[in-house]
Amino acid sequence: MTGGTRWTLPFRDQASLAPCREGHGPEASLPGAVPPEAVPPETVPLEPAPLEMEGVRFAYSRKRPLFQDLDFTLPAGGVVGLLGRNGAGKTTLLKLGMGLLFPREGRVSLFGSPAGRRRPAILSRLVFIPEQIAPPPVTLVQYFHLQSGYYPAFDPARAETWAEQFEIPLDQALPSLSYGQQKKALLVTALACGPDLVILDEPTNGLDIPSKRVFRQLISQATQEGCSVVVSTHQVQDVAKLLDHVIILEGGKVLFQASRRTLLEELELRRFSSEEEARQAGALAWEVRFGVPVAVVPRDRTTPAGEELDLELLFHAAMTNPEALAAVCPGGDR
Ligand SMILES: Nc1ncnc2c1ncn2[C@@H]1O[C@H](COP(=O)(O)OP(=O)(O)OP(=O)(O)O)[C@@H](O)[C@H]1O
Repeated sequence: MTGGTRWTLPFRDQASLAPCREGHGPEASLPGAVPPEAVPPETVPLEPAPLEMEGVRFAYSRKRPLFQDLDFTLPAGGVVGLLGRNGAGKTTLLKLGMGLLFPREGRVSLFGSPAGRRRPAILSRLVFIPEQIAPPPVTLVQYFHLQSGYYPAFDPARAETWAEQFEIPLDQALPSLSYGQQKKALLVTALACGPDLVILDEPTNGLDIPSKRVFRQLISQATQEGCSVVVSTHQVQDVAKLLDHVIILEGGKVLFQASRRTLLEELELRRFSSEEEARQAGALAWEVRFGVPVAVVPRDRTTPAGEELDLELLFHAAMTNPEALAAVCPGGDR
């Protein structure tokens, strides 16, 4: 190999995050339990995807449709990073998913139920924190109390512990807190609701460095408890270590998607002595860092995996070289 140092992707192990499903968890091996292989596959109840869209057409104005025929499935469990350029439609997609906007055509479902119906039983399973927030004029403790009315699983003790970890005052009116404190207040409240699905739009905007760490710990804990999380963000470095799946939206469609495992298996980041050398190694995207060309390349399986791949270069590869990227990550786990 002529290239220099190599990186592996910074993701966690997907398998450790998969929630146990009926018939496949530890209970399946208890005395008297039916062994999984004895259960005909058609009788195993399958939980519908947390969020699913099929053939969605949506436009804010007749002249410029945003989504023409969008198919989108949010994988259950773990953290999904939803990436896309400014105006690609990430926020719109999330609002469609929550039934806050309605498609002109197509189907949008939340846990198998039409999103537009906004059934209370479904809404009590999800929380959403938008990028622009406007908390009500109450203290955090009062806000906990308000939310517990909508979310039967709300856990006030956890909420208070997490508020302490984030150093948010419990007795100050939410609108008088700083923007970062407000975001953290909404986050701890959301996670204490015991949701099955957490939808976050630019969650780390306004968070200081220690808070970003606490944020990652809380999200990680939620996914270990079986929660599905979708994070729409441009701050990819803040969430890179959390992501189990990446979805890139472009031109009104899912341009690319892959699990961390696929990315780990198929791609790596390498330093080269020249851009020409990077090109010859099949670079899908590259940039010069501290004077050294760094490129995303198909993984060379004859050598040990090296350092981490950053999502900015992966995004760049998807934007500039989508066909070559799709050829390396076939099907993109779609
Ligand atoms: N209420 C609205 N009325 C008309 N057009 C809108 C409205 N909201 C969004 N748009 C347009 O829809 C497109 C997608 O917007 P959206 O906010 O979903 O993108 P985004 O991917 O979240 O962008 P960003 O990364 O900048 O937050 C943009 O062109 C935007 O101008």
